[in-house]
Amino acid sequence: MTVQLNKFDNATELNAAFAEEIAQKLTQGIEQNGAASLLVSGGNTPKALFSVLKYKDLDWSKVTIALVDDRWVTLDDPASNETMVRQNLLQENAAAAHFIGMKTSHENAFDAVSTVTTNMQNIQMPFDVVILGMGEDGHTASIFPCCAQLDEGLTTKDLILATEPTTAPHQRMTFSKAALLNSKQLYLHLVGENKEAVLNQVRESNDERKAPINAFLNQDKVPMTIMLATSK
Ligand SMILES: O=C1O[C@H](COP(=O)(O)O)[C@@H](O)[C@H](O)[C@H]1O
Repeated sequence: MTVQLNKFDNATELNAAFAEEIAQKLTQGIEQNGAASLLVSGGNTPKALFSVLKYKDLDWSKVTIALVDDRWVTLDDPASNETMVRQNLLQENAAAAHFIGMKTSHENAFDAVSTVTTNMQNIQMPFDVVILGMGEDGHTASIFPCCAQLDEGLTTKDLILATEPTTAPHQRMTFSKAALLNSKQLYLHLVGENKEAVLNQVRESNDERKAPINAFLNQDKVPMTIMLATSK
């Protein structure tokens, strides 16, 4: 399937257009099924998008939001993706959305997989919108290249797995490749010249084991749009 590239001069323009497109897809989902689902990424890139998206006028009470991945840290830790979503997206109009977090009270992420799987089975699938990010090592969600769980993340039919990257801190919880491809629309959200350079490198390598984002760029199941702004 062709990957569509939407390139913007700056993040402000990107986030305005992207928030509008996401709102339209969620509204369409609600019209068609009475409810809609949105999976978002963590890290820093989504914060500015969320600051626009949270004001969109749609029936957020019919939207379920979850993360594509989280770091296995407590909610008071600045590395928590859940806390970032609570502070930046689940505010204003979007405060009415239903959020399902990944972090449980289990000390070890690997012990929490079945609980998180059960919780996530409550989300309407296929997901209406999935927004992926990409790390500078080509990881996406928490499917990392340098990780004992790389093959599992790329091949399991399970919804959820725990991972422990060797090149980044914290155990993680993540949706699998198969789960993320059970969606109506995938986006890859990238801001900055570095991310553009990494994107060009990973597309050249064309190897999902070296750069797991390739698993989503090279597939023929779900439409994929790259939303890229070269400057912040
Ligand atoms: O660790 C993670 O990193 C990626 C990329 O984050 P960014 O700060 O470079 O935007 C993110 O997509 C993922 O959700 C997160 O857990």
